[in-house]
Amino acid sequence: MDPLNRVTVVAPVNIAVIKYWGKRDEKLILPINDSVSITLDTSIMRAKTTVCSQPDFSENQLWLNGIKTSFTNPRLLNCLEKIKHLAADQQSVDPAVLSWKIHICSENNFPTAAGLASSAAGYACLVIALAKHYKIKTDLSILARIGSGSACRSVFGGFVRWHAGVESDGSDSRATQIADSSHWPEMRALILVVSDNKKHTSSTIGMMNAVKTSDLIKYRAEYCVPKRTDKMCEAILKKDFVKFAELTMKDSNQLHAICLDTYPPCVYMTDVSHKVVEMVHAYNDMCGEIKVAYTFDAGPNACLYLLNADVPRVLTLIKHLFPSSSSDFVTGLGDVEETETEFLKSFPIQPQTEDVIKYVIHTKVGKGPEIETSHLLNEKGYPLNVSE
Ligand SMILES: Nc1ncnc2c1ncn2[C@@H]1O[C@H](COP(=O)(O)OP(=O)(O)OP(=O)(O)O)[C@@H](O)[C@H]1O
Ligand SMILES: C[C@@](O)(CCOP(=O)(O)OP(=O)(O)O)CC(=O)O
Repeated sequence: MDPLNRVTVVAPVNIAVIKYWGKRDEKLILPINDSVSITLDTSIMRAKTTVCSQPDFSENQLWLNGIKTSFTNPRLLNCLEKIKHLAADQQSVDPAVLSWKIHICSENNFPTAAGLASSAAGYACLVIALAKHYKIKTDLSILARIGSGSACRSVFGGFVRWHAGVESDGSDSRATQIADSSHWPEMRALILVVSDNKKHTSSTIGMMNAVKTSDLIKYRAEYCVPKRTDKMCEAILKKDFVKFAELTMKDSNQLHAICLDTYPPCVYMTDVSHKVVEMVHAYNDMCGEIKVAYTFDAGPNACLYLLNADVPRVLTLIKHLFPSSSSDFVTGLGDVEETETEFLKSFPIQPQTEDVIKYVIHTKVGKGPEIETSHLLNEKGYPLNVSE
């Protein structure tokens, strides 16, 4: 047993195939529609968080990606307060422990706030570590949701559904697993990073403006998503890739249509993003069947879902259309060369200028959060790697 009772957790990102966009309650983070996502492998993209509390700590402290960060973020404070209340109610730890200050150190091994779901991995990681530290028993997806909506889905591995719920206290707004990570082992994701800069309008602000000003968003939540979500769950359970891919692309397109219907419009996709869309449709047409799906969150980066067997060809196509000067253009599970490149000659899209796609993360479905024994805080409760 660790004398400091340090707890370290790693948690995954998830990329939605039916998107969450719009809240009915800003404080409790309650969505206007259900959403469905795939949890990605933590061996490739993950948040890692260590927490510990001690009687002699003078203040709550947070280090994020090696930098001391103010402990004033209302969502962070909300999560901590909620967890301590539960611990007091459940009498899960000595009451004195609840008065001790806490140290939290977290790092993401991929860009933060760049539309790559860092808040999902980050808050799932944080609440799981805190829940374990204070020994509480509760629905962790509900706690993670209070940090960032999409985080509630990162609490599970595999294929996950976030049920919007109807209760005003959020007690039924929680995630459940549709199928675990072993269900569809051929499923792969290629994340095409067009930009890893901080995005101009956060998801939180973008969706708040959409709820205020878009008429389309009401139609989407009421008529489109309920049908689509059921069909998506069915496609996943049946491993029907064609249906899965079609629903994924249509839902991403609808999200970005709503972003344009927002006043003033919220433009996340760029010319490069649209070129990726064109590439996917042209490739599917060439194959005579849907082989690849794209989906875009609140940023220009594409996430392509496809099956293992199609990865070599699709990577070859991406490298042909989006030439790169980088020697490690494809990261994660790495590059897979296709030997037959004849199809490139008749492909209807011309290669773009060099380096418009910065790099590609090749990854797969993952098992979900895990406890780790290598901590980010030392025996005194301070970060191992930090700059003030
Ligand atoms: N490891 C972490 N621990 C705690 N908080 C984190 C962590 N990573 C990210 N966050 C919080 O999430 C914020 C980023 O969320 P934001 O929604 O802007 O970006 P994103 O999650 O990368 O993009 P998106 O949700 O659109 O995919 C950070 O500013 C920080 O407050
Ligand atoms: C486009 C999305 O990625 C939006 C994610 O929004 P966030 O979960 O980041 O928003 P907050 O709840 O305000 O923190 C779609 C999705 O993941 O479903």
